Amino acid sequence: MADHDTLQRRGLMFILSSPSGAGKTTIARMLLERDGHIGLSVSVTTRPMRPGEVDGRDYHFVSDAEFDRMIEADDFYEWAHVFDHRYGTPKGHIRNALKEGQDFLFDIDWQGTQQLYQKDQQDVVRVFILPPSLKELHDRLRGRGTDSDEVIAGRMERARAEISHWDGYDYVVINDDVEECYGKVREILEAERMKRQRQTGLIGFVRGLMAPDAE
Ligand SMILES: Nc1nc2c(ncn2[C@@H]2O[C@H](COP(=O)(O)OP(=O)(O)O)[C@@H](O)[C@H]2O)c(=O)[nH]1
Ligand SMILES: Nc1ncnc2c1ncn2[C@@H]1O[C@H](COP(=O)(O)OP(=O)(O)O)[C@@H](O)[C@H]1O
Repeated sequence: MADHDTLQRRGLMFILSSPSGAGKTTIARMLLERDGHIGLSVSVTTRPMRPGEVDGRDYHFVSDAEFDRMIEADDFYEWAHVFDHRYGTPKGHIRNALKEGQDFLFDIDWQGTQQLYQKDQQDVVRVFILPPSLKELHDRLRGRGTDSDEVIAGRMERARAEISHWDGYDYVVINDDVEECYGKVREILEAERMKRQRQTGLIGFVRGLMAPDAE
């Protein structure tokens, strides 16, 4: 029989997806700064670096040849074509840290979400962020100031298709007011942690409470 009193829960794979510009990077950064316990899965991409991005912090920026090599070496949990580039979640150090109970945040699209969910349904939590309107989405993409008009037009064209995958998520949160959206995402994270704590660590505590000589 498993020793439930000392059983360590595995880390959560906490996924944030949204159409480009809806605010998932903003919410992810707030979670990383304010939660303090969750790590970030830094993806590998073949897309060019944007102004202000840092290699190794925002993404690992690699060439097509390097991405091919990583696929060959089975270095990815999942990877997908998004827009005109490839993006992938490297196994790297995350694999062992998850086993040891470290929670991780994944900023990945619906294709990656499906792949991770198929591999591990118990530890994956899927959150989809929606913009309040498509007009606001467009304004945010322009306001971010990181993409050309052509790139923005392409992302707007894809937005409807991406939104159509909202149904494949456990939670859907509208990002109108950023603090309110963050608050909801944070509550989801806490509730999912508690759910798993109930399945593992709390069992020992409850047994102690109920023991005949506990008073
Ligand atoms: N499947 C998959 N999608 C990813 C990964 N990393 C990023 N993405 C997605 O790729 C899309 C484009 O990301 P990015 O170029 O940073 O643009 P942004 O969404 O406008 O910030 C977003 O939907 C990301 O969630 C990954 O490792 N795997
Ligand atoms: N609730 C919000 N209200 C107004 N602007 C927002 C809100 N959330 C994010 N933004 C801004 O919108 C732009 C796109 O957000 P970002 O987090 O980069 O989106 P994504 O990662 O989904 O592409 C950024 O300039 C960000 O500061």
